[in-house]
Amino acid sequence: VIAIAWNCVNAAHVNAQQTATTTQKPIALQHGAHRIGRRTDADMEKWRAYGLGQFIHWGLYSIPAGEWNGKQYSGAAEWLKSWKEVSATAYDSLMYQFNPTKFNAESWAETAKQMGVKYVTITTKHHDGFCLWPSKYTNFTVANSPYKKDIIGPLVKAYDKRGIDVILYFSIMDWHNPDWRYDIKTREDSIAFDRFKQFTRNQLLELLTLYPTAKGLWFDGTWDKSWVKQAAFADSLEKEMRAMRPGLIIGSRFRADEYGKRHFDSNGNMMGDYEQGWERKIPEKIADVHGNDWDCVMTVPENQWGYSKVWKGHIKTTDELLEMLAKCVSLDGNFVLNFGPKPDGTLRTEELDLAKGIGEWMGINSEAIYNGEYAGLVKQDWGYYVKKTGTNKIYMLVFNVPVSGALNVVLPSRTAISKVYDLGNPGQNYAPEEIGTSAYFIHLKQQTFKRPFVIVLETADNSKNSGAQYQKAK
Ligand SMILES: C[C@@H]1O/C(=N\OC(=O)Nc2ccccc2)[C@@H](O)[C@H](O)[C@@H]1O
Repeated sequence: VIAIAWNCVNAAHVNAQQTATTTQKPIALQHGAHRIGRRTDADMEKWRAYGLGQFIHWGLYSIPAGEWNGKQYSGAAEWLKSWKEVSATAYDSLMYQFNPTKFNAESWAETAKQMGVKYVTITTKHHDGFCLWPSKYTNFTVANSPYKKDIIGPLVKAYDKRGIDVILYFSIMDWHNPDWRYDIKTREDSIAFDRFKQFTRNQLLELLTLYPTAKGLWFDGTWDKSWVKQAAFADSLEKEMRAMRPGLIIGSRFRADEYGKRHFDSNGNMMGDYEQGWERKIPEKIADVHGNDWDCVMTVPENQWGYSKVWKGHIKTTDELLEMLAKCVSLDGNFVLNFGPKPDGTLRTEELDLAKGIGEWMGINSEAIYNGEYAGLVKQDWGYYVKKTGTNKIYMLVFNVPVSGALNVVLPSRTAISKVYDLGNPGQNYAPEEIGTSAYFIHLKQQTFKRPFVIVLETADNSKNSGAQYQKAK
């Protein structure tokens, strides 16, 4: 009964999205969304269960790290080449300085393993066009740097070995390729961009061929008119990639429909397999995610993805990042934390410290994150509910303890609690005080907690017996 109730809640979300479009007559689309609602195959179910991921932004931009001729660039370090003070040729010659002698794929993957991530998204080529793999379609790759060797292959191997799935980040926009255009205005633009489209297709098929275990592609740099006008080409390329790699996971940012609509097509249906709009922001409520899969990608400082010498503004703490993780999982999403490795191939200390802090918490509480989903319960003052997929277990991820020390719990009607315990201290059982129909107070045994903690509610359907499980309110 509970499972059915929950599925009805979820289905309602998908239908809500469709009803939003069924009020007006749907537009016939050749290149819109090819599926309505979530993918139900095993590959996507595994992706849905990840909970926690790692993003890695690494490339030539990591060398100047946001500084050029002694001046600090105010934008994101990986956008340095777009700064008017930086000449393209001077930037591109950074290739001859790329020599990460301390790069060790095993050590990055081990850090990620200890942190508890289940997937990693790695930049193969960012907007600057420099390829971290020896692509045969351009000279602007690691092969022509002092380092010479492939970076992507060893990373895929090291992460796969630890059971961490790899997603390849790929920027369509490529500032190095002379055939890139921001818009197609002239016949010359069109001829050049046709060459660019073939180059892009060649590189993507090359990546899928060289790294067959990659589970998906995280596309970026797809907002300019030139690419937005390529609905038919991008649609056929997506079909070709999916045919080449059944189960491949591609987000909503890859292609636009024939009316230029991105992320959601002209009928309001999501493009691709999960929503990629949550970049450095998190949805507030379940209605915001429209029943779709999604991931939130997050920087440690305000907005730096590549390594930056200067981290301006607020630097997020372990507890802040844990709360973002909890919020994402409680709303059916994954939380992906970014790392910007240094030019020598080592990870920066602040990021290693965060990986350690998050890993320590995950070591105790990952049961509440992996295979976690929306519990059908709204956010509470004390924190977030997460339901374990396919079970009757609900987790309370507690970030704010009330002065009363009593956590208020209201469950769907006719849901009783059969067992309550502290995930970090299973011997610590609680006897909730029933204060109403399916409403309880859980009286905590202590007032101060150094880290967020998790209480497990094993729920049961008590529509059969009317007797209360615990003492009535006095
Ligand atoms: C992950 C980030 O992705 C980017 N850009 O993201 C977006 O464009 N995000 C976006 C744009 C419009 C709506 C929502 C998100 C890149 O430019 C940046 O360097 C980094 O790689």
